[in-house]
Amino acid sequence: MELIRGIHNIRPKHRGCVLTIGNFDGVHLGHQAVIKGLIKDAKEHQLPSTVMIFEPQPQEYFRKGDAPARLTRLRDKLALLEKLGVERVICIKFNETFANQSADEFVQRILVEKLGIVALTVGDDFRFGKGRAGNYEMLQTNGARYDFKVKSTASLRQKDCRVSSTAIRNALNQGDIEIANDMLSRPYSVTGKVVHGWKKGRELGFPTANIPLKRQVSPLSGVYCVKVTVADKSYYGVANIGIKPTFNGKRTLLEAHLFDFNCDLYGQVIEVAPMRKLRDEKKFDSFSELTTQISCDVEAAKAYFDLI
Ligand SMILES: Cc1cc2nc3c(=O)[nH]c(=O)nc-3n(C[C@H](O)[C@H](O)[C@H](O)COP(=O)(O)O)c2cc1C
Ligand SMILES: Nc1ncnc2c1ncn2[C@@H]1O[C@H](COP(=O)(O)OP(=O)(O)O)[C@@H](O)[C@H]1O
Repeated sequence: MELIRGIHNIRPKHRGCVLTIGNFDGVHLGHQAVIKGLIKDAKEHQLPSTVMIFEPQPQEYFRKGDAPARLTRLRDKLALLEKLGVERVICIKFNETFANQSADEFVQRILVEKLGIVALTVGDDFRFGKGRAGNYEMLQTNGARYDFKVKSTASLRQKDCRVSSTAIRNALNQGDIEIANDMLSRPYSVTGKVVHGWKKGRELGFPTANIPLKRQVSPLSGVYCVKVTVADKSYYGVANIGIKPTFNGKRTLLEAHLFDFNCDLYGQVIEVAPMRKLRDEKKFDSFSELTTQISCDVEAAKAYFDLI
C-alpha cells in the first residue's frame, strides 16, 4: 500500500483514481463495507483504490483537548486499511489552511485537479469543507460537471444500532466491550511501545508494562482483564488505564501486568486487548491498600480467564 503524506506529495502520476474520504477511526464494519465497495469499483475502473484520511482528525483539530476518544492511532488505521486491500492512502494534515478551504475549492483543487478522480464513494452522512457545507448532493452536482461518479453507501446497522465510531466509543465507555468488538469485527485493542515508568510496579509486586496514551484520549478507563500480545505470543493479565491517582499522576497511561511472565519488555511494541472491565480506577490512602486491591484484581482476572 502506498502512503502519500500531505497534499504537496500528490504527483501527476497519482491522477486518475477511485476515491473514498473519511476519518475511518476504528475501521469498523461500516467502514469495511465502504472500503469493499471502493475496491470493487476500483477494479472495475482498473484504477487504484484510494482512501483519503485526515491527521489530526478534524474533531481533534476543532475541539482540541475536548475531542472524542480515538479508536485507532494512525499506524493501526493504516495497517487495517492495508489488510482490507486498499492500494493507496492519502493522509492530509488537517490544519487551519485546510479547514478554511471551501467545499468548492476542495472539490476543484484536490479532487479534480490534483487527483483527477473517476469515482467517489462516501458514507450517507458525509460532510466536508468550511462550515461543513459540502455534502452528497453537492458532490453529485460537481460529479456531473467534472465527470466523476458519486456513490453513497448506506449506514450499516447491527442489532438495531447504526454502526459508527461514536457508538463504539460509547459502548467502550460503558464497559460494553462485546458490543464494541462486534461493531469492530475484532477485539478492540491498544498498541504501543513499552516505556519506562516510576519503577514502583516491581516494588508493589506487580510489574507493569507502561504504554503512554499521549494526547490520544482513551475510550476506556479503569481496570480490565486483558489479553496481551508480544511478538506473536499471547498472555493474560490485568491492566489499569488511568492517571494513577494514588501516586498523584497526571498523564494517562495503560499499564499491563502479565501473568506468568518475567522478561524485559522495554522498547517492545505490545498489543493489549481489554476483555472485561473489573472496576474504576481509585485513589488509595496507602500503597498497601492499592497492593491488596491489585491482588484482588489479579484473582478476579484469573477467574475470568479460567486460570484458577
Ligand atoms: C490491575 C491494576 C490496577 C491498578 N489500579 C490502580 C488504581 O485503582 N489506582 C491507582 O492509583 N493506580 C492503580 N494502578 C497503577 C499502579 O499504581 C501502578 O501500576 C504502579 O504505580 C506502578 O507504576 P510504574 O509502572 O510506573 O512503576 C493499578 C495497576 C494495576 C496493574
Ligand atoms: N509480568 C510482567 N508484566 C509486565 N511487565 C513485566 C513483567 N515482568 C517483567 N516485566 C518488566 O518490568 C517492567 C515493569 O516494571 P516496573 O517496576 O513496573 O517498572 P516501570 O515503572 O518502568 O514500568 C516492564 O516494562 C517489563 O519490562
